[in-house]
Amino acid sequence: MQFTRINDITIHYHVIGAVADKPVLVFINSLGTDFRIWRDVVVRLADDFAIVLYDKRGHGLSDIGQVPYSIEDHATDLAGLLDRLAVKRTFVCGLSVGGLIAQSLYQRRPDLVRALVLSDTAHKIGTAEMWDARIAAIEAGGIEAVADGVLERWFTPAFRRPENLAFAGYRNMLVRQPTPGYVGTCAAIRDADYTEAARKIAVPVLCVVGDQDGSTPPDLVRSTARLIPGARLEVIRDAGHIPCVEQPEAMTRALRSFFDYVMQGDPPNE
Ligand SMILES: O=C(O)CC1=CCC(=O)O1
Repeated sequence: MQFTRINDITIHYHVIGAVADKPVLVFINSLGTDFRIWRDVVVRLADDFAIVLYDKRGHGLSDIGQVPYSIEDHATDLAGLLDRLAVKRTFVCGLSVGGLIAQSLYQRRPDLVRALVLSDTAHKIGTAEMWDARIAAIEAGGIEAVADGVLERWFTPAFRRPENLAFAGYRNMLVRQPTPGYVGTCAAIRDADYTEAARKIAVPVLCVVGDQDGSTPPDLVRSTARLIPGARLEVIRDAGHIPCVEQPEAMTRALRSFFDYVMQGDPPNE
């Protein structure tokens, strides 16, 4: 297990492979999850990429710190982690709020970003009213109070079968996140709008979305892809909001084909 101190926060992270020897790929997880969600994709890519995983502040084994947060707080943590690891220019794959963090990282530190994968995310997610209602519900009843609704948007009915142990496990992951970290990140999402920033992205971008994503539905992700010059869009079949969990094979295929396309037109990482 690896821990480091960034911006007065202890960050839990994991590096697979040598960042000096292979193209580097960093994954940023979504609201209410930790970096274990990437496992089934990571095992498929680990021969070809050095992979950086981490728990954003307020999630997993990382510290909570001061709440509420901004997306920029999360992006500054990630920039600090990449600097600490001497990663210069990386493929960045962010899921949901992780995609907002990826967009913020690009805005603040474009030198760190070789290409972006924006999975089940948007230039803006939800409305202030929606996030304030979720925060109020959690303050009254904990994450448990919103968990069933969240899980319906995360996963397809096929995955939500009661006998599916993975479904039970991911429910545990959601309800066991620290409440202040979860609520603090809801506030960060509420306050984030990358509409103008999206129009200025000048690195290759792949937008990915599950065809049954109930949180950032395909039409929203499609409209984000249209804002970003040259962005590609890939719809993953039979997946909800977290295709890396529900359809890791298809997600890996989408990532590989995009990375191959980027690397063909791009000199190797220094
Ligand atoms: O929790 C949800 O509804 C889905 C989600 C929105 C932002 C994020 O990271 O997850």
